[in-house]
Amino acid sequence: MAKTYDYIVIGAGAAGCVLANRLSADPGTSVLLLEAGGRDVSPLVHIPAGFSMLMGTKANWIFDTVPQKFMRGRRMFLPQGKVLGGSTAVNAMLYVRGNRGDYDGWRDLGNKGWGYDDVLPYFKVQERNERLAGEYHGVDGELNVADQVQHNPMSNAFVRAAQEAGIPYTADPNGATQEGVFYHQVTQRKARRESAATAFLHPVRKRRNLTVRTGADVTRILVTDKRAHGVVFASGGKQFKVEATREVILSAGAINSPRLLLLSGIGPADELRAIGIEPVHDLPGVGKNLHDQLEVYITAEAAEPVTYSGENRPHRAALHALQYLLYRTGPATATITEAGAFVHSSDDVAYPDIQLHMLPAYVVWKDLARSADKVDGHGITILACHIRPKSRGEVTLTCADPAAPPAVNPNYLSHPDDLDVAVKGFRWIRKVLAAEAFRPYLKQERLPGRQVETDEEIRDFIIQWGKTDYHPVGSCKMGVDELAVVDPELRVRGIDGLRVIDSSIMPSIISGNTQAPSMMIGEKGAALVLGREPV
Ligand SMILES: Cc1cc2nc3c(=O)[nH]c(=O)nc-3n(C[C@H](O)[C@H](O)[C@H](O)COP(=O)(O)OP(=O)(O)OC[C@H]3O[C@@H](n4cnc5c(N)ncnc54)[C@H](O)[C@@H]3O)c2cc1C
Repeated sequence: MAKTYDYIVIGAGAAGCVLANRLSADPGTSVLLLEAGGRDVSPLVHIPAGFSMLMGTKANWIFDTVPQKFMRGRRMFLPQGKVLGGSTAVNAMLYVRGNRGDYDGWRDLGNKGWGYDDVLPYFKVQERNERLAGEYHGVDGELNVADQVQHNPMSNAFVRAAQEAGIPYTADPNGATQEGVFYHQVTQRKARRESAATAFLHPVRKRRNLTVRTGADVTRILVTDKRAHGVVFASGGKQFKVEATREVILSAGAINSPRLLLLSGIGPADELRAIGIEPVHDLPGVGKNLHDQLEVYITAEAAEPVTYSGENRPHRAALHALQYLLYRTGPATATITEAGAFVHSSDDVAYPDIQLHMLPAYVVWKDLARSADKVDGHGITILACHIRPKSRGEVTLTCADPAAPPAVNPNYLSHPDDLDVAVKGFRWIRKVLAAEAFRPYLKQERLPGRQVETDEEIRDFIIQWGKTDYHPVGSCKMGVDELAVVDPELRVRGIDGLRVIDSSIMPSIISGNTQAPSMMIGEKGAALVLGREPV
């Protein structure tokens, strides 16, 4: 006999951990949380600087994109967390919410209840901000949001240089004024990573009505007469079947949520038949509308040996580890991205569409490499990310085998406007690098070098070197149109007892990083499941 629960949540990531917590708050409700990855026991998860060493490990789904048609056929590594906490256990910890306009845009597409004023309370209720309070910030939630323990001198120089370049300073890009240069707040608690698991899951693991299974790879959602009633998962070489009396909730992220719907026969019927899957429900939008933010970067050689370059060499790393263990200070507390900025590509855009990330370290990214390459010597890397791309791609299956990797196609730069904005982003980096504040610290631009100057040369460089910002979203979009996968209450259209609640439901990406919005989606999604009044 299959075990039965009220709710089955698939995926213990940003949204799934919040859901498991909220749905099991009532001791009379049973919840099963299934996570394909393992427990979050590695110190690399919890020591902030460890995240860069997790990329190619078993804590990650190792996804590579298909050849990118508009980027000379390049294939790129697109990591996603596979461990308790999901991508929030392997990410850079930046706490960013986006712009009011993003959510109002969702609402204006017909998604009632998703405007900025509707979602702000859900961000706040989760948040325990160590510095900010008031209209935009919560102080009593489970998710600790902190200032970073230290700022590298290069990050300070960047903040000054950006102001000299005409970018105003903003103390809180998640508050009234997103535009400007700022120091990031991060999801950390006492200099340790605060993931969705440490904030929302571990504190309630002892609840008797909450069962958490790791190493449980869900391969199919069971649907009978258009109602989802259970799932099949593989664990330790065996197959298990579990039933849900109320709902199955899919929170497997922007690649795996559509993948699992497709494997379960929910998706474009013709495409499913073509690979030998009998359609259960024809839903043409599943996997479509995948999009991601592409970024371009410039590296420059430092005049002073003050950056984090080379600090991971064994003898230096040992020193930093000791400092961290004794005092919880030093480079081991760093997320590598300490400062950033939101700017406009032109006066015609209503709110910032470019995000700058300042890395006080010399790095380059090779397409299929499982980590960034450290370059010898000291230097910095500044990235410009186009945060509201118009390019759209898709996640599809190549065959009916659940073990086969999906075909992931973000289709970067397929919309011509995206390359134009990327060029403007590149020019913003150059402008900041040229500012007086950087003069004592920098020798010369290294990549691409000053010979790349015209728009055409910059375009060429972007096509050759552009990289993901690790924010795939949108592949099970919420909406009221034909290609919507879920309705504004996150119910899969046409199937009872099944919702998708994670980053894949974003109809369009928010202007910034995506973990805080994904946790907010988990929070609001839980309220919708429980039929609660808006916060
Ligand atoms: C390297 C990296 C750096 C990033 N940096 C930042 C940052 O600094 N700031 C920021 O805001 N955002 C960042 N992000 C993005 C952010 O972490 C994600 O957008 C967010 O976590 C998405 O939440 P989610 O709930 O949709 O999915 P996830 O958090 O990815 O969770 C999905 C979970 O589902 C599980 N799962 C998938 N398939 C199955 C299955 N079949 N069976 C069982 N379980 C399954 C996965 O293993 C995973 O645990 C980063 C992401 C990455 C990868």
